[in-house]
Amino acid sequence: MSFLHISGASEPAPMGQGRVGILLANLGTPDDTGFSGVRRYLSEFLSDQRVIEASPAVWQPILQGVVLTVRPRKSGAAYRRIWNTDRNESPLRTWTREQSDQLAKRFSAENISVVWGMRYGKPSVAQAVGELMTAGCDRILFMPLYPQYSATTTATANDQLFRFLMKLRRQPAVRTLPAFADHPAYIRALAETARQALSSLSAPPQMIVTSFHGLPNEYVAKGDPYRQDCERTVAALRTAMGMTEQDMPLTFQSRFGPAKWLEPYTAPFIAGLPEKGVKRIAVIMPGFMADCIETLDEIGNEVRSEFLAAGGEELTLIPCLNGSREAIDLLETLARSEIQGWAA
Ligand SMILES: C=CC1=C(C)c2cc3[nH]c(cc4nc(cc5[nH]c(cc1n2)c(C)c5CCC(=O)O)C(CCC(=O)O)=C4C)c(C)c3C=C
Ligand SMILES: [Fe+2]
Ligand SMILES: [Fe+2]
Repeated sequence: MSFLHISGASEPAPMGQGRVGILLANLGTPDDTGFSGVRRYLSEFLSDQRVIEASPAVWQPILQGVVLTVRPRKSGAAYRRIWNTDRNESPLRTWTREQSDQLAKRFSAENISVVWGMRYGKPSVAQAVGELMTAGCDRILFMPLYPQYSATTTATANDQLFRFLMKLRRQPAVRTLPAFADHPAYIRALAETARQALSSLSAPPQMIVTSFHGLPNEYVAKGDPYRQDCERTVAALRTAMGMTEQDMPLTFQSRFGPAKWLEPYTAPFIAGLPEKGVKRIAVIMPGFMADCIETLDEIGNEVRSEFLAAGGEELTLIPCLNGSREAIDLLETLARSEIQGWAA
């Protein structure tokens, strides 16, 4: 007997006993920094029609012919600058695994398994669900690690889960974690992380710039609630930290391609601050649950050098929640709330 239509699947531990499993899902990242590793990752990512909505007949020739011949070299160099050389892996992978391992400790006494998977690349969502089922979990909480909802992130992660479930004869019950843009536990974790990062400075920064991953305006116009979610996060964080719109502005980074994306764009916004007399700033990137190429390289290297070249004096990069106690407290709070009725 097999619980899968697909061949080669291992036999599961007994299901049907109500065992709960938790799957942390993040974006994905290349396996190495070489041209072909980065190309493989970008090809899978940028072929997702949730991410690039243009017709594949138009987009695929551009992607395969232009983007994937140029971009892997540039992105590979950026990944090399931020690579976790101790483990020979991308920071996004290190932190996602760490979050999963730490969360697993919080649930071990309750016989609840915690695993992690990636929307693109390895370990895949399918592998992670398979792991939980093999351990006998028939109730799965799927947690896309995106505080703000976007079809390009949350929905495509959920799609990937359900695509796998479509192949199963015997499916587990599943719940998916909603976005948590202004959940008090999330805002508390952000505020505490910011306070810790700023506590060692000789003087407080003049401004804390918030920077979220951008999104094409067109997607928002079609109904993606991402911008509103980012605004809710920033409003709640300002309140928690006693700050205003002026000293905690909202910006969007990581624009890709020629279309108009959400504004203001982080890089020119920050490069324009020194001429207004703002020379010591901190940057917080609340949309990223883990440090990655976008936070460590785009902001930590590229935007920092533009700011310094424009006359800026100090840019403090506030780390993402990563493997901090605050991060794990947040994940535990969210998970416990979602598994109510499944586990005590
Ligand atoms: C049209 C292109 C892209 C959309 C839309 C998009 C949305 C989006 N992405 C994240 C989170 C992350 N993106 C990351 C990297 C990354 N993003 C794009 C493009 C789009 N993202 C590219 C091409 C890349 C690869 C890096 C590069 O070549 O510049 C990452 C980091 C991955 C890592 O390995 O470190 C994250 C995280 C969100 C939250 C989002 C929509 C809101
Ligand atoms: Fe992205
Ligand atoms: Fe980027």
